[in-house]
Parts: sequence; structure tokens; C-alpha cells
Amino acid sequence: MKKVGFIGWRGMVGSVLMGRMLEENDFAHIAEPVFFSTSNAGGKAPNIGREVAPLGDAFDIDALGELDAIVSCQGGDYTKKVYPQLREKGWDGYWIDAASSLRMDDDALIVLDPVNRGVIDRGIDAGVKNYIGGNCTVSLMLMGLGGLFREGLVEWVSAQTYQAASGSGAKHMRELISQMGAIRDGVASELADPASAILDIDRKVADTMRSTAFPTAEFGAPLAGSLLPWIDTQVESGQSREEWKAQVEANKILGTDSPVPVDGTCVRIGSMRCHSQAFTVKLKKDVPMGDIEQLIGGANDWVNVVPNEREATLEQLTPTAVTGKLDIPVGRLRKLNMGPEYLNAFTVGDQLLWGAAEPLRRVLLILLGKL
Ligand SMILES: NC(=O)C1=CN([C@@H]2O[C@H](COP(=O)(O)OP(=O)(O)OC[C@H]3O[C@@H](n4cnc5c(N)ncnc54)[C@H](OP(=O)(O)O)[C@@H]3O)[C@@H](O)[C@H]2O)C=CC1
Ligand SMILES: N[C@@H](CC(=O)OP(=O)(O)O)C(=O)O
Repeated sequence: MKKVGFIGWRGMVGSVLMGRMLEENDFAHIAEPVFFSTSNAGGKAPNIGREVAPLGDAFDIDALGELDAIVSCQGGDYTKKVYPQLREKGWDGYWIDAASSLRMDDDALIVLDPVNRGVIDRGIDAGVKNYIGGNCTVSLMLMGLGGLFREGLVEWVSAQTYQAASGSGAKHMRELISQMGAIRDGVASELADPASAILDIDRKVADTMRSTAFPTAEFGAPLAGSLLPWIDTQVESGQSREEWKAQVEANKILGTDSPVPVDGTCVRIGSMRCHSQAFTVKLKKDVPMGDIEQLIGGANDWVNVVPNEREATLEQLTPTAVTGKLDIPVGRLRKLNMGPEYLNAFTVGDQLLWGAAEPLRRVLLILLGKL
């Protein structure tokens, strides 16, 4: 593989990908990186420490057809428009994508190599050309609980999620902060006065959040000081699309013969870029806690078990502690009152790193023979 094209590199996911690739010196393995734009063809490519051509036109099918691999973080609409045209023209290169559009296609694999390296290797041997990053919540769940799945111990999982604003995109992150600011500004004088009545402050805050002036153009509802128990569109089962993805994607990643049920409620909360999840895991048998901790903590290089203690939990198992890091802490591990096969667990992960960019840069390295 010589020529690798990058599309969507300046978006939020793409920028995180570029940052990681520079940090790990990944471009040293690529003979000719080529950068494209949907809006600025001919413009300056990003600085990767060496001379590269100006930005190509991301809709130029002939130019894309010359590449050995394409990495797209541009989004689903772009994939739906450009990918079929390329294949129709007989392009045989590797398509690596952050968007969900091709994930469930039979000729595509969902990549999360610390969990499904075997599936990826078999796919490469079988000539699979499409390698797609998983849904952030699903990838973060499997990075955390992968050790239990690997041992075949999981009968089912119910995941209740606490998902960050970044999952909706950059504009949503800005809106969350604007909402926080509007709430604070609305009660600035009362906050400055320690004698002011908290219920008056609370009433004013509620009025602010319900007012038409409150910034909700992106989320469609107040998120700061509240939460949104619906993510993405509705599917026929009554699940949100985000909830539907959990079982289908997790089982595709794991390559299971008979699907492990995964279901729960996905909720948007006011954190910036870390998704958290509370799991109820029904184990196939009563496994001692020490063994569970070893299986979870030993599954990959990034997961670590946080002792089920208050201080350690508040220090290590929060979006604030994890943001910007590849670490996948898993804590609150304990057996539930329902019985010894019912395990409680909580995990936090940066949804732009393991949730989006990291699996893509790693599958590119695998395809380059460097990982
Ligand atoms: N956000 C997330 O958490 C996740 C997203 N994904 C997938 O990745 C796709 C991209 O998501 P995301 O990175 O959030 O999208 P962004 O909106 O941040 O970026 C997408 C594209 O928008 C264009 N763009 C226009 N204005 C700007 C600007 N001011 N700054 C940067 N880029 C700009 C760029 O294209 P150009 O340079 O060509 O103009 C860019 O590549 C999603 O559609 C989704 O399919 C997957 C997993 C998680
Ligand atoms: N839907 C996810 C983010 C995302 O982009 O998911 P997907 O890659 O499955 O479209 C969230 O809102 O947190």
C-alpha cells in the first residue's frame, strides 16, 4: 500500500485521528499520504512534518480511484454518495470509515482490534476491503467488558448509557457550553449573594431553560441541567437507533454464532466527550469477583479495574478523569441482589479516541503490516 487518502481530516473525529497519527508517527509508514477536502480543493494540506500535495477534491472519483486505501471521517452522507461510485468504477482499495453507513453490510467488518483482531485477520485473508469503526458506545463497552465476552461468560448485558455531547458533533458541544453559560448568567446576581433563596434560584433556572431564548437549535431541547433519554432516530422495535446498534454491532464485532442479547436505554447527558455506561451483566455462571476483575483488567492494554470504593471511583471513574485519554476504567464491580450471576459494572471512555479515531488508525496500521 503506497497511496493513502484522508477525507474528513479537519473535522472533530478527523482532527483527533490526525493528532493520534502524528503522536505515534504513523505517517512514517505511509509512502504517499494524500489529503482531500469537500470544500477547499487546492488548499493547503495539514502539516504532517513533510511535503504533501495540496488538497484534492474529495468528490473526484478518478483521483480517489488511484489510492490504495481511503480513510474517511467525513460522515455518512459523504460515504453514501462517493463509496458506491468508486466501487462501480472497479476500485479495489481499502475503505476505512468512521461513519455507520456501511457497518452492517456483509462485505464490511467492524474494527476494534484489541477485541476482534482474529476477525480482522481472517477478514484480510478472505479479501475483505471495507473496515468500519464501530458505534462509540458499543466500542467502549467491548473495550471495557471484552474479557468477559472472550471467556464466553456473558448471557446478556443491559447497558444504560450516559453519552457526551460530542457524540452529536462539534456544534452540539458548543451549544452545551452556551446552555451552561445562559443558566449561570440568568442567576449571576443571586449566586453572588449567599443570602439569596435557593428555590428562587431554582425557579429562575427552570424559567431560563424553558424560555424560547435558551439555545437549543442543535439538540432541540435543553441538555445542560437536564438530560435527553433519546439518541438518534426511532426504529420499529421502539428502541432508539443508538440502542438498536448495541446488540447488532457488538455481535458483529465479536463474530458470535448465536447473538448475545444487549439492550438498554441510551441517554445524552451534559458531559463533553466521554461516554459512560452502567451495565447489568447476566453471567452464565457464578464467577468469583477476583476472577472477574482479572478477566476484565487483563483483556487489553487500556482497560483497568477501579476498586469499588468511593474515593477511587470519584477520582478515576468520571468523564473529567478520563477525557483526552485512551484509558478505559471499569469500576463499581459487584454482584447484584438479583443473584450471584448478576454483575454490576460501570465504565467511562473517551468517545473520540477508542470511540471513533483509535480503531481506524490501528486498522490502517494492520493493513500496512505495521501492527
Ligand atoms: N462525532 C462523533 O462522535 C463520531 C462521529 N463519527 C462519524 O464521523 C463523522 C464526522 O463527525 P465529526 O468529526 O464530528 O464531523 P465534523 O462536522 O466535525 O466534520 C466533518 C466535516 O465538516 C467539514 N467542516 C465544515 N466546517 C468545518 C469546521 N469549521 N471545522 C472542521 N470541519 C469543518 C470538514 O470537511 P471539509 O474539510 O471537506 O470541508 C469536516 O471534515 C460523522 O458524521 C460520523 O459519521 C463516528 C463516530 C463518532
Ligand atoms: N451516535 C453517537 C455518535 C456516533 O457518531 O455514532 P455512530 O458512529 O454510530 O453514528 C452518539 O451520539 O454518541
